[in-house]
Amino acid sequence: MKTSIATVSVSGELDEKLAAIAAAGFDGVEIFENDLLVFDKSPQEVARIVRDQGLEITLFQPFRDFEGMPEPQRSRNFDRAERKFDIMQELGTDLVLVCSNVSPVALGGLDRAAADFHALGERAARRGLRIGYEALAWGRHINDHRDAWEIVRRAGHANVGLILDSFHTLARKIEVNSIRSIPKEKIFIVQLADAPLIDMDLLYWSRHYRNMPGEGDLPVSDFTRAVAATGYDGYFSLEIFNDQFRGGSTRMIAADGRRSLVYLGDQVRRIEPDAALTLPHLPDRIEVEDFVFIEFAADEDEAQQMIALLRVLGFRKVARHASKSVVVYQQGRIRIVVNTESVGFANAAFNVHGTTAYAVGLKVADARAAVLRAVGLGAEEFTQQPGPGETKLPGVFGPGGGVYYFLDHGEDLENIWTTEFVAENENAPTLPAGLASIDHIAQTVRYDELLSTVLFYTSLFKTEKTPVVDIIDPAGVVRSQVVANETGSMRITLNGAENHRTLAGHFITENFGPSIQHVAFHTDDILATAVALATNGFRPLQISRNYYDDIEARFGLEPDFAETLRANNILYDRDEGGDYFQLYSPVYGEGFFFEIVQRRGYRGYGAPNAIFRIAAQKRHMRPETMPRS
Ligand SMILES: O=C(O)c1ccc(O)c(O)c1
Ligand SMILES: [Mg+2]
Repeated sequence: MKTSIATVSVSGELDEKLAAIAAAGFDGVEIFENDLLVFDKSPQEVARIVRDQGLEITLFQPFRDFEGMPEPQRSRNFDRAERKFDIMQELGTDLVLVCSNVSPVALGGLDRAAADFHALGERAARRGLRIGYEALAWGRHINDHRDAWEIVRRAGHANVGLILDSFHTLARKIEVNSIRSIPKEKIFIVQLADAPLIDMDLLYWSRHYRNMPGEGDLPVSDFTRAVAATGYDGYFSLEIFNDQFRGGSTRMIAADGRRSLVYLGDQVRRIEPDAALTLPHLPDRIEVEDFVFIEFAADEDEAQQMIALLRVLGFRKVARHASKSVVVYQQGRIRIVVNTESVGFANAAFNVHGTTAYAVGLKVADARAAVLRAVGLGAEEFTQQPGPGETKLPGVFGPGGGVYYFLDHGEDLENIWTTEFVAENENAPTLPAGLASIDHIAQTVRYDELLSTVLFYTSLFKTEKTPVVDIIDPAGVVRSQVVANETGSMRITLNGAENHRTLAGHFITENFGPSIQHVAFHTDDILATAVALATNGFRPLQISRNYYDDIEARFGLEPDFAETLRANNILYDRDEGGDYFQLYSPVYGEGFFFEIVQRRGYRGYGAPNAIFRIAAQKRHMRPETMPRS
């Protein structure tokens, strides 16, 4: 699969764009005319930079408002085209994208347009160039790839072909199987873009909201399947107009683009076996069976505070590492590892972020396959050398620089708790509280990295993303999206913070980067848990009385029941599936907290309660570090 990306898709000057595109592993690049015009080097010099980066120019674009014009515009268009052909020859590319005419003076008619393209094809052929015709979704007469193909067919010229763009086809919900009957040699290039489903003007939607395949809601893989079924083996080229990307990190966006194409090609190849998509072998998306552990990095002092808290929550120390200062606390299936090593990556993570949940262990069927897939998608392998007698845990860096370890059922990884650790049978001073498993982990990221983070998880793990939900913080909006699997054994909630005055934004700022901000444990009996925790001296986050008056009315709760919830500071929500109960710890440090939930068929995460929870957390936080709204 040959991959390309349009220069318009990433931020920066043309040379920075090209460097990032090459570094991300693309084979080709579409040169957008404006990127060339604002750059103060000649087309020949640009051609040299492109070559030096090991890239190929896949096309030059766009050439607008060409076909079906009355005179004198028609003749002028041919002159204009000759000027563009000069630039193309200087750039060393043979393909120009002509997008369908939007001019109010354009005349319709398939034959008229076909005749114009035939004449343009003749001129292009003299110079060894090719013309690709693309239907814009808002074209004046031509806004459907089926009509554009009919014009190309009638033009009947070897140097005139079709350009397909997933956005234009999918935004208009055009039947993608109409692509299957187009001869592959007449498809000159295929552009790909996704977009979130938003009901708005097509042009505005296209120019501002496109995103990488897999980041939005359009069926880009169905489109790509239909293209692949023709036997097409040319470039797949990203063309992403996105306001966030224009201002984002050039390298991150380029790397995401490449990841999105590898992921897409891999998916399509699995369901369309005749597809001519040559890609290196990638194991399928990884099924996560369970969270095996969450590891905190801390220093000795802060570890003592963390351990005191774990005890109050009903955890018991079950093991310590045979040779390192690493201890394991457990309750139900939940393992919390506390690492106070003064060397290595955990220590580095502590030095940067303070006490932080820097690593997560995931149970998978094949740990090596998980690493292979992650690396194939452009993730960085975690390669800390194990000490003598230690097992090397396969792992990769996740978004924000934390580590995901993979543990499978192989002997060394399955038995790690007994081979590498020494069992401790602590006589815990506190009661177990019925915490059974990890319901979800919540990672806070910068809003402009939310799409990237979602793509990381959905491309690597067999998970689906939910639509974005707005969480209202008294100081701003936090956009929240969930990545989860069918069974619920892996759920990650992602909160994208736009400003640093929200609880999420403050956490990112003070922790010097995105990381896990809370961990939610599941209990089968929230009231029994609340009672045990109270006995242990746990003081839950205090929720306002007004909240309980509201939910009593909103859900028609029995007054006694609402009073029980209030007395225990338990939040309540309900959906079609059932009930949800939430109990929160206060906030530790700069915003980390634990949550305890009980779900009875409920599928969500209590988003309607977030505003009450956040307000309560802000009351708890030290006023000198946490600006109130
Ligand atoms: O928004 C546009 O005008 C535009 C231009 C060229 C393209 O290839 C495209 O898909 C859209
Ligand atoms: Mg396009």
